[in-house]
Amino acid sequence: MADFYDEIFTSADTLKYFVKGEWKVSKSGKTVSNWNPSTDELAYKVQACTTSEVDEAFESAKAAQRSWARLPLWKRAEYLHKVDGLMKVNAQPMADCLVKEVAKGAKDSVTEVIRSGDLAAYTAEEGIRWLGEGKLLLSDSFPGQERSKLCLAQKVPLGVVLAIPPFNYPVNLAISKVAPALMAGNTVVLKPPTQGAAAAAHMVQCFAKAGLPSGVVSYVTGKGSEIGDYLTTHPLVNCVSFTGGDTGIAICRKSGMVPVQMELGGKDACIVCEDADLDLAAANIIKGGYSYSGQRCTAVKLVLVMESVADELVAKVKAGVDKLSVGRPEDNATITPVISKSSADFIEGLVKNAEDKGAKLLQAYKRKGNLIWPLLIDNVTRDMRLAWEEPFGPVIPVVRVKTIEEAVDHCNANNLALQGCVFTRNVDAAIAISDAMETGTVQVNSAPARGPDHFPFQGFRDSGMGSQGIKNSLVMMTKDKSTVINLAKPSYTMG
Ligand SMILES: NC(=O)c1ccc[n+]([C@@H]2O[C@H](COP(=O)([O-])OP(=O)(O)OC[C@H]3O[C@@H](n4cnc5c(N)ncnc54)[C@H](O)[C@@H]3O)[C@@H](O)[C@H]2O)c1
Repeated sequence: MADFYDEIFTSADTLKYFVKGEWKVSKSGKTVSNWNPSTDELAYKVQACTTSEVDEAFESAKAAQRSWARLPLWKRAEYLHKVDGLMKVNAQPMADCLVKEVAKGAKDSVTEVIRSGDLAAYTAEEGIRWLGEGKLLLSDSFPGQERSKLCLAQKVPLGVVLAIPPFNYPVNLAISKVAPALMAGNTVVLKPPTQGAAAAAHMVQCFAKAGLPSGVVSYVTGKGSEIGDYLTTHPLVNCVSFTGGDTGIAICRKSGMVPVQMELGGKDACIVCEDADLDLAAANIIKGGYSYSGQRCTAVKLVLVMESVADELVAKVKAGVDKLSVGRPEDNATITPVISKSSADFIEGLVKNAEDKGAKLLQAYKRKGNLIWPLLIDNVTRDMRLAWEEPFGPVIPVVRVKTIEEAVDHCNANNLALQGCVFTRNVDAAIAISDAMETGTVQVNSAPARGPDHFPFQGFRDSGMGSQGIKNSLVMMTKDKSTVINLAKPSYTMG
């Protein structure tokens, strides 16, 4: 019996693209390679789709959308439940791709796939409940009106959603767009990140094998820098859901009159107050800052600690950092090679800039290829790039502050404002600090985190636009539609 994933490959390492319910080879005759960040060897090749193949994906998505939207809600939910089941049964090959193409630890890779199946199932349930309820509005609540107009409001789909996820969660951040879009009655064109495209293709195969009608989901590949603009400005796009870096800001400027959902970079700050449980804070800084080598939008990327407790906190974090495992994703090391040479060079530049300006490196700087050993950098000051920029690597800067106001000012002065956290034993202080931090989410006594996936998730300023989280994505991927019944004469119930 053919393997579940056989048809997505043209050869052992080359993937096809997916359009009109079929896996195909591009007529361009070209592929785009992605590289194993651990070995610098070829990981996979994906099709370099042509603009007419992109057109075909959008046209088939548009053609399929009406009949998809006319399926009963419970049937759309049934498809998503099927996808959940298929992802779980066929999780391992998808997880293996994550290890190979984005250097994610083997266990965490399986967790990403399972969590993504769960997300599809939860979306089905949330969608059934929420989309299944409309509103009835009565005209006589507005001054001067009688009850002669009944407004029936419901949620209807936007049309074709373009989904663009980043490399660090190419399955989870793909399905967090695809599942709500489909549940709400939209069709989807998915453009995966090049690093992560193989795992995303495996996920798409689960949608294909669930029996989705032709055109409901397409998967097109190619260099973002080459087909990106063509995709995001395509006349058949009705919504862009993007997660990634500053590219998102440029997409917003170009995308015209379609709703955009943007989840962009973060400089997630951890404020540590004088009364904090320092063991708890240190444990969260280590786990929250260094897991997957800090390549998480919600990784702790800056510690702002009160001077009076800074020595003690720094010693505790340093002790933990010194024990972190460094090595191969296959061995579940916490610190694995970062995604690319250019990313490693960028991180190195931030470290050198801080060192040159007098910051104190608490471990020797060490790098081999894309592997950067974890670093805690103390006495970082506001004139250093590390105080403001997102390393997306295993490097955490510590800024010592004299007052909590200074810490909050630092957070609010940054254009990045995704998440943050505060450690204190005083609930009043926690609420006051959270209220003062102008950032999408503030965690109290825990590291920043995106999940659970049904919580609202949003960034302020340059960190994003719109809000994700399962319910919010359903909201975002629908629009209101009303039908007003005008009665010949007012009617009031029950006398
Ligand atoms: N806020 C969040 O929820 C969240 C979650 C994860 C990652 N991120 C952010 O993502 C960044 C890291 O991911 P990345 O390096 O993959 O980001 P990236 O911006 O380089 O790429 C994201 C996606 O955009 C595509 N792309 C590139 N150029 C394009 C163009 N011109 N038009 C359309 N698409 C284009 C890429 O191929 C990829 O699929 C970090 O800044 C991180 O903080 C944010």
